[in-house]
Amino acid sequence: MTPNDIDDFDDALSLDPGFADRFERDEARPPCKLYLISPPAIDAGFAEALAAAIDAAPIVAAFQLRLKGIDEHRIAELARPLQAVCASREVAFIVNDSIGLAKRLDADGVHLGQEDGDPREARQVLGPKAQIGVTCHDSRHLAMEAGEAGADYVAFGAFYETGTKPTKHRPEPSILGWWSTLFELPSVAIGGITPANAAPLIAAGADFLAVSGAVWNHAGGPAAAVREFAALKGMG
Ligand SMILES: Cc1ncc(COP(=O)(O)OP(=O)(O)O)c(N)n1
Ligand SMILES: Cc1nc(C(=O)O)sc1CCOP(=O)(O)O
Ligand SMILES: [Mg+2]
Repeated sequence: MTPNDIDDFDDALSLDPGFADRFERDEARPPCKLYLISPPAIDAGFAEALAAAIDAAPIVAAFQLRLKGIDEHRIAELARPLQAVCASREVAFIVNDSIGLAKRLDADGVHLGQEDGDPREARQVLGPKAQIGVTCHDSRHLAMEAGEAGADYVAFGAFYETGTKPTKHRPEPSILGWWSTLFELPSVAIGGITPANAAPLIAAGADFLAVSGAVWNHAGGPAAAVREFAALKGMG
């Protein structure tokens, strides 16, 4: 089976859940990396957990500070030590939702939902080196729009049930294969991803797995979770 057969991917997967383990990810594409999303609430001690997660295996490419309903001044205070942890490990530090906060913190980038602002404005404010990500739910159209608007990655989700936030959209893994066969721009898969259910997303062509709960709530701690992700075929 080749990526050209990607439209059959979801059918094959539903008939045979072991199919993803045998499917060959497009070898021309770099291995899939982990994109850590912060827990919804953190305290000052979180820097240690973040460092442990990143140090567990060389697969963490990015960290997103996602703190909902918290005053931006407090987020800025919490961000500083986390930014230092990321910078010393060459992990991109991405701010969720706010172009202004990303600018204020001199973050490596910003993640924008469909209601969070325009990627073109983010580019103007943050400059050419900023990593700008856009939520595209289950929509090929939104992803192409984001690409045209200058996004650095497109995020599809939620692939699975998640307790981290209410979600309305449920893409099939094949959207990742469709995207990767047509476009160079990286894709991010998000939503309820765990080491146990990630295989189809990696096989289909996700460039990054964005994960929160499965890392921070892992019974063995965040480092154990990252090691489990690192052991999956196609991660690296
Ligand atoms: C990598 C990544 N993908 C999607 C989202 C979701 O963004 P959004 O739709 O704006 O929802 P909130 O996260 O703001 O609740 C994300 N944050 N990161
Ligand atoms: C922040 C977020 N956005 C989603 C989307 O579908 O756009 S799903 C999601 C939650 C990600 O956390 P977890 O790994 O715990 O499910
Ligand atoms: Mg948002």
